[in-house]
Amino acid sequence: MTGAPSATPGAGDARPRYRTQPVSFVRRSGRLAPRQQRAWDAYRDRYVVDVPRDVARTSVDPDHVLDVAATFGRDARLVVEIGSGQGEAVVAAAEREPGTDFLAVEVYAPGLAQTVLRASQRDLTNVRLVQANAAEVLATTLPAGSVDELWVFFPDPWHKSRHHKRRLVTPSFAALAERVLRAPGEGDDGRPGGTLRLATDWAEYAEQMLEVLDAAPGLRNVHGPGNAAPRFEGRVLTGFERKGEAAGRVITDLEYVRV
Ligand SMILES: C[S@@+](CC[C@H](N)C(=O)[O-])C[C@H]1O[C@@H](n2cnc3c(N)ncnc32)[C@H](O)[C@@H]1O
Repeated sequence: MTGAPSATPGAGDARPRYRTQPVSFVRRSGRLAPRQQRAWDAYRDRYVVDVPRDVARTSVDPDHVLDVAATFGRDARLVVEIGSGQGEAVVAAAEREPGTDFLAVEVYAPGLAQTVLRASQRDLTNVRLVQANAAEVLATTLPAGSVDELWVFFPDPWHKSRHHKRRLVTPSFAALAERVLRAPGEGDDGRPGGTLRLATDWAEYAEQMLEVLDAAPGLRNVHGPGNAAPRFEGRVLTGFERKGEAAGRVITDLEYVRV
């Protein structure tokens, strides 16, 4: 893996521009395998949401707000997965729950193409993908309160301490999660707020997640402060998790609700 966040033209602009902050990913080769390329060419228009860009290929124009109902052609529960990788979790969940809409946010082109391939093989109608930096999508693209569940499974741990600033789950991420998750209903509509689910195979990152998210005023740890959640049964075993287990790492799940 090589590369670094690009310099940000227009950094003096008053609009939020996340390229002024370290990003949680690096640019990797975007080469698609032949079957990924074929799926991408055939089904890109069906599954990939075109978002207007800002300064970089993975940035989004902060003035653009996604019309979620128009994107899926209906009003339904919305689950957003950040860093969906090869799409194993999001596609399995979408197949299992046809009444829910799933938006996968990922920067890595071969992962997106693999997700398109999986979704098209199952002829799914309730999955869409956005190729963008998730922090920006949470900050401006998704309408506030539009998300029923937000998933972050195995975000890059950035295990060297000099790279910790690149980690996705920080206090500013917590504020973005609070922004997009549905607030609890009031009065007769006393529905609980939206849910944030995370998983990691990096014990020290799990501690950081607990510390940061337990302190977030708009989130409540469903299992009590400092406590992990049982394994989320809606999360299929991905290749990434399998590798973590094979290396002897313990998997930690976390679950928060918007309050
Ligand atoms: C370690 S992988 C895990 C993938 C998948 N969730 C799984 O469990 O197999 C982390 C993924 O997050 C993506 N990612 C990292 N930072 C991101 C960001 N800011 N926006 C969107 N995707 C991001 C990476 O490209 C990578 O595919």
